[in-house]
Parts: sequence; structure tokens; C-alpha cells
Amino acid sequence: MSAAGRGRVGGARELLGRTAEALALTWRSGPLSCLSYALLAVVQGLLPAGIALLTKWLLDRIQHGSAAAGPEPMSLVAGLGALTTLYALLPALSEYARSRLQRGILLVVQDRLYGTVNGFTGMARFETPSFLDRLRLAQEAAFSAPERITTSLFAIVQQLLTVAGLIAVLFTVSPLMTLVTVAAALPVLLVEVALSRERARVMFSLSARNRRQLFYQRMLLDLAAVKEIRLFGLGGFLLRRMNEETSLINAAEEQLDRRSLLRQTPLTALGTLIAAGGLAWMIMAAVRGEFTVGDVSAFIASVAGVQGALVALLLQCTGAYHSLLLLGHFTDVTTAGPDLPVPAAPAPTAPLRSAIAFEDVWFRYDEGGPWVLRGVTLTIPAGSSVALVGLNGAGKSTLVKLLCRLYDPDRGTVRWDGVDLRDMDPARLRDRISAVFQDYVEYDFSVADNIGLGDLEHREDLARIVAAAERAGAHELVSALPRGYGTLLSRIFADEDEGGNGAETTGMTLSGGQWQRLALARAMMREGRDLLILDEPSAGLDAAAEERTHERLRAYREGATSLLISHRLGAVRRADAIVVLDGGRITESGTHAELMREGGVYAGLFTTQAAGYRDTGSAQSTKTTRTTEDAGQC
Ligand SMILES: Nc1ncnc2c1ncn2[C@@H]1O[C@H](COP(=O)(O)OP(=O)(O)OP(=O)(O)O)[C@@H](O)[C@H]1O
Repeated sequence: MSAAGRGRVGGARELLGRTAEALALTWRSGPLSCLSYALLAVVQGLLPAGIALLTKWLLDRIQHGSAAAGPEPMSLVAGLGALTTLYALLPALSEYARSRLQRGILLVVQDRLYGTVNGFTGMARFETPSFLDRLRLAQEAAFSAPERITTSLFAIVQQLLTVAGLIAVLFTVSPLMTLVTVAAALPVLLVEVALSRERARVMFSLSARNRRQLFYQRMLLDLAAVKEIRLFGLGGFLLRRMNEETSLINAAEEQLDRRSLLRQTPLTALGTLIAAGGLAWMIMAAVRGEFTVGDVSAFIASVAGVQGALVALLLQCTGAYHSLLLLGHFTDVTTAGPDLPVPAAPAPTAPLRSAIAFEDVWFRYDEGGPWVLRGVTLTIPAGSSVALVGLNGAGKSTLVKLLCRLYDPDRGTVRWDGVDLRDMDPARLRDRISAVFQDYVEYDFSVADNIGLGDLEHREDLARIVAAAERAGAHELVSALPRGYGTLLSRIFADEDEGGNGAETTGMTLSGGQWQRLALARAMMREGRDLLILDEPSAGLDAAAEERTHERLRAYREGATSLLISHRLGAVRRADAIVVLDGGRITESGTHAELMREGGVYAGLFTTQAAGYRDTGSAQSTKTTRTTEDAGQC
């Protein structure tokens, strides 16, 4: 992690590096916008000096007539008119250029950040809280930091040019008064430097609080949380917590503002006193004929202009510093490199011919954490159906993650027809697999897209989508929806009405079990894959739907390689092999009949489940073995 990632910019080199990075991003977003914005900054920076100089010349002409130096009065009036018009118009033009630049930068930065995240082939980073935190900060940075750094830099250049220009004009009038102008600006400058450092420190110290405040805000608006928040009456609690955080942030900011005020006021007064003293002295000297009225006007313009420009410059520096801190998170994420090593010349991923094999696989999520898989050795022969059972937390879903190469084992190997998964391109491997996960996704798309996303290449093939829905037992429910496969499933987006006249109707949503059938249909879309993974594919289905779904799945899996995870043991009993995972170890394996004969963990679980389905009266008069065999089919 870089220093910036830890919340501070390292040395000048790191600071310059980040600045260069922001400028490069800006340049990539549109060289023309970048150049026009820079040009506008330069012109605006020089304008105050130009106006001050022309005003001085004009006043001198009025006072001394042709004896005074400088162009003709009419040319001066025209020039002054042109410069003041530019002075009035350029900020609007500049704002237009800035917005254009901002839009361009957003596109570049968004593509860079999300492209990088999409390039993480594994899951570990998404399940690591510290990385997720960094990702959130990087997201925040992506949308503001590069643009702010660039605009701050251009504004700094503009203010520097203003200061230099005004001082140069004043120097031609009086080097002594130039010194007075700088002296008048110095106290404010010094206090602003100290304050800007303090501001950055306070803002950083508040960042954790800001994130907590954001968390409470999100919870209070989160659709998924509404039910539980209402039922448990958590709204007031979350609201209080949010307000507490806001009050503490407000208090810290108030304290900072008070300190700023206390320090700024006397020093600003001191600066004003120096300027006023200088002005009084100059006016007396002008009365004695040592200065012209134009000189006095140049002095007044310079004092006000230099002070204003220096304060603006410091504010821009503070803003740029804060944005550079944020950009560190963006850089950390976008330069994090691959999470899983992918060989430069991956082994070809051929259709599965022989078997998938776990060879003494050990895995844990964190170094130093508990082992989740402990020496798993398991073979899934091509064309066979294997069921994985075990208690909660036994490691079943973890094993699936390794099989899809979302993680690599810490020890041991997973092989696809003898080839180590680490030697394969993960994208090619996953292209050979279809899956329904326990935590399947509900996409805010149409029904057709929710199914079609299973195979992007055939996303528009309605016949294939319908066939997949039929296999998953979802066709009937989809047909009953108001717009069938075209129905938008969303609570976030609105749908266009059927007349296509642009009117919007609210999207609709499904029940948990109905969503699960769509997830199953999505997996069925992936025809011609070598391995089907079903991780609790029927957990949300009603009893009748579950029975029918498993029948269909059995037919679909016939002769194909599949791995089924289910706590409903009636659904796994017909698998070619049932494997029991206990505490990350395989403790039993065999067919249903073999495991029942063994009378081990599986037999115990199966009997317990079956007993739950038995009618108490009849159960008392029925022999256990026979009854469990029947009940297990539920
Ligand atoms: N991302 C993670 N980081 C750390 N530990 C994890 C992570 N995911 C799972 N675990 C831990 O790994 C163990 C196995 O989890 P896993 O999800 O594989 O179990 P499972 O057998 O699928 O359980 P269930 O039947 O409840 O779905 C659990 O103790 C869990 O706490």
C-alpha cells in the first residue's frame, strides 16, 4: 500500500507522481478541452494586471494629457473595454470548459477503475473488508479527484500569473510599494498556510466518521433492509447514530472554523493596516507630485488583487492536497495487479473427458485463519453426478469457489483432466461451467435478459430462452406476467408502456422462489457446458415445485457431469456418488444405499430429516429404514 493509501501523501516525489497521473488522465479525456481550459486560465490570470496597467495609463493621460507615457486615450478606453468585457465573460466560458473536461475525465476514470476491478479474476479482494473499504474510497476519488486536481492546478497557475502580473505592474511604479504590497499579503498568507494544513488534518481525521454517517444514510434508504428495520424498530436507532456522527463532524468543523476566524481576523486587520499605511503614504507623496493618480490606482488594484489571488491560491492548494490524498486510493486499486496469477501461455481448456480431481486440497480465507478445507481429495468423473452434503460451514460452497477458480488452494491441486486449474485461463475454464449459486443474482432487467445473461452470445435468442425457462420450470410463471418475457423486473427502474409512447410504468418483481427459478433457467441457458454446479438450487421453492424441479434436473443432468449441493437429502439420494464434508474434511462417500448401510453421518442426517416428514401416528407403526427411504424423496 502506498503512503497515500494510508491517508497521507508521501514525499514531494509521490505528490508530483500523483499530480502527473491526474494530468495524464485529464489529457486522455480530451486534449482539446484540456488545452482550451489551460489557455483560459492563463488569459484570466493575466487580465487583472492588464486592466490595472491600462487604468493607470488612462488616469495618467487624464491627469497629465499628452505629457504622460502610454497609448492614446481612445485606444486605452477601447483596450480597457475589451479587457473588462473579457474579464466578465471568461469565467462562464471557463466553467463550460471545466464541465466538458469533467465529463471527459469521468468517462476515462470510470473505465479505468471499473475495468481494473472487472479484471480481478478471483473473489478474495471482494471478500476482504480492507480492500472493499479502499475500493469505496477509490470510487469516491474517481468521480472527483482527477478533475479537482487538474482544475486546482490550472487555478493555481492562474492565481500565480495574477500575482506576478500585478507585482510587475506595481514594480514599474514603485519597488518600495511592491514591498509594501507583499508585506500586506504576508500575514494572511502565513495564517492560511497553517490553516490549510490543519484543515487537511481535520478532514482526514473525520473520514472514518464520514463513512459511518454514509453507512447509516444508506441503511435508512436500503430497500433490502426496510422490512427488518421496520419490524425490529431500528429506524430511530439508526437515525440517532447518523445524527450523532453528523453532530460530531459538525462540532469538529465548527471548532476549525472558529480557530480560523480567530487567527484570520487579527492578521487580516494587520495586512489591511499595512496596506492602508502604504496607501496614505503614497497619497501624500502623490500630492507632493512624486506619484501620479494612475500610480495610486495601480497600487490599490495590486494590493487587493495580490491578497485575493494569494488566498485563492492557498485554497486551491488545500483542495488539491485533499484530492491527491484521495487519488492515492484510486491509484492503489488501479495498480493492484492481478489477484490470481494467469500464465502468459495458458494450457488449452478442452472439453472434459476424464475427471475433475481435488488432490489433497487445503484452503483458508486468511493467512493465520482457520483451515476451511483440510486435505480434500475428491474425484468427479466426467459424466457422473456427485452430491456434496454436510452441516452449515462444512466448506461446501468454498469447494465450489475453488472449482471455479475464484480462489487458488493454499496447498494441493485441483485438476481438469489432469491439468492444474492454475495453468488455465480462468475465463476459458468458466466458459465450460454452468452454475446456480446459493446467493444467485436478481438483475434489474427484463425476464428475457435475466435468463439470456446465462449465455451472452445467445442473449437475444428467444427460443433458447424459452427452452431454458421450460427446463427450469419457469415458463408458466413467466407466461402469466403482464408482458411475459419482456416484463421488466425492477424496483429501481421504470418500464416503458406497451404503446411505446414513452410513458413509464413501474417495473415489477418476483417472489424468492420465482427468482430462484429464473436463476436456474439462466444456468440452463448455458447449453453444451461440461460441468453443472447446483448450490442449493431449490432452497426457496415450495414442496411441489421442488419435487418437479429435481425431476427435471435429474433428466437434464443425465449423462452430464454435475455437482449438487443440497441440505435436502431427498434431492441428492439418486446421485452417482454422495460425498459428506465435515469440518473441511471428506468423511464419507458412496452411493445413497452404501452410506445408509454404513450408518454414519449421512445416514443419521437422512434419518433425522425423514423423521421430520413422518406423520407421528403412522410413524410409530412404521419401520425406520423403509420410512426413511420413502420420506427422503421429498
Ligand atoms: N469470505 C470468507 N472469509 C472468511 N471466511 C469465510 C468466507 N466465506 C466462508 N468462510 C468460512 O468458511 C467456512 C465454510 O463456509 P462455506 O460457505 O464454504 O460453508 P458451507 O458448507 O457452504 O455452509 P452452508 O451449508 O451454510 O452454505 C465457514 O466457517 C465460513 O465462516
